[in-house]
Amino acid sequence: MTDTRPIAFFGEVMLRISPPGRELLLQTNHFQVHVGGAEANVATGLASLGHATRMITAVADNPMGAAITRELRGRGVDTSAIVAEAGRLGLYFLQPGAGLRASEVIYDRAHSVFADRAPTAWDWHAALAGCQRLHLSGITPAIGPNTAAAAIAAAEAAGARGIPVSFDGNYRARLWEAWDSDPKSVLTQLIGHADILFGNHRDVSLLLGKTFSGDGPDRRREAAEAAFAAFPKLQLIASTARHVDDADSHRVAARVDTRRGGFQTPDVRISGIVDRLGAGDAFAAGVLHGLLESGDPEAAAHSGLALTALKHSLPGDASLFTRADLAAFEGGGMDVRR
Ligand SMILES: Nc1ncnc2c1ncn2[C@@H]1O[C@H](COP(=O)(O)OP(=O)(O)O)[C@@H](O)[C@H]1O
Ligand SMILES: O=C(O)C(=O)C[C@H](O)[C@H](O)COP(=O)(O)O
Repeated sequence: MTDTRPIAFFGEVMLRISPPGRELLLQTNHFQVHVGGAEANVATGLASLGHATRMITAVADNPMGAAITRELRGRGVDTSAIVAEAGRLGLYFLQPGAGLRASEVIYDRAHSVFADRAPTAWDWHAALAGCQRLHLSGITPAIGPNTAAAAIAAAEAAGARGIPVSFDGNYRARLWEAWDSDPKSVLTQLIGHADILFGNHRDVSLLLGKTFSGDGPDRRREAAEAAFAAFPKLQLIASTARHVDDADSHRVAARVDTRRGGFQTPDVRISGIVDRLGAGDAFAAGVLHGLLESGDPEAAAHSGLALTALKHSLPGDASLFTRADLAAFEGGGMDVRR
């Protein structure tokens, strides 16, 4: 039977501001606003598939913060562990790519309510009560020293309660480079608590200070084995393998490694990409969904691939797809459903 207890997510939720279509940020005189943030995206993806989720975050005590909480509640996420405090809300600007022009993200999140909150102010006991899992990402500890300490405290609080932790690498160079950070040390502490890691050979290289020279699936397997050896709690590593033809067309495969072996799906070609931000988060939601439903790593790779592929068709950061959408994708066929 599926576990109905909530999965908790700790991370910053922001407003994402982007130009319509393929305009440049400073060319447009219209902006589109979406609610974004890696952990909230995974929470939304899972809530849309009917799983119980709880967001732990801090937003500004103003109408923008209230709008974020309302939006997450509307998506079916439990917002009882969201605190609203005086200060500013984090923003980020996205200039979507087109053709051979890559997408660009500009963060405007320094000194947000979330970034500046004292690490000791979070109430992990209340926030984690009754949860089956805590999901974290490498973005939260990259924001600054307060959130790095808070992420470690969250993982420790989960560990002390026997709550498993999943961790998405989500390396964000621009955040780590903005302060006197030590990503290797912080990420090593966090991943030490995790049973599931969303990440690839690049994440493992950063953690272990070692490069993996092979190619394709072999390199991913070698990195996974090195990570399993270094992190005794780790049981499953999931990653996407993406070949970027241009901003509008990618080929994506899903891979899952366990201590027993690896499984990689064939590539799917995704053309006419509408919005690729949040595709990694949709993958994480799809994998967690597959694991919750069947516990089978291969099934999890397939549902991860399906959800990430579908996400590329949807504007905004989060996957809003239902079980019916997943079933229709897996059933193939592009005729109008009527
Ligand atoms: N410089 C880096 N150092 C360590 N890991 C990285 C680096 N760049 C990317 N990664 C990792 O590679 C993985 C895949 O990233 P990416 O190709 O952006 O896929 P997605 O957008 O689907 O998450 C992520 O887990 C990320 O943490
Ligand atoms: O960068 C951040 O801090 C964010 O949280 C913004 C976005 O929501 C995620 O970056 C999306 O992540 P991907 O699924 O890897 O595309």
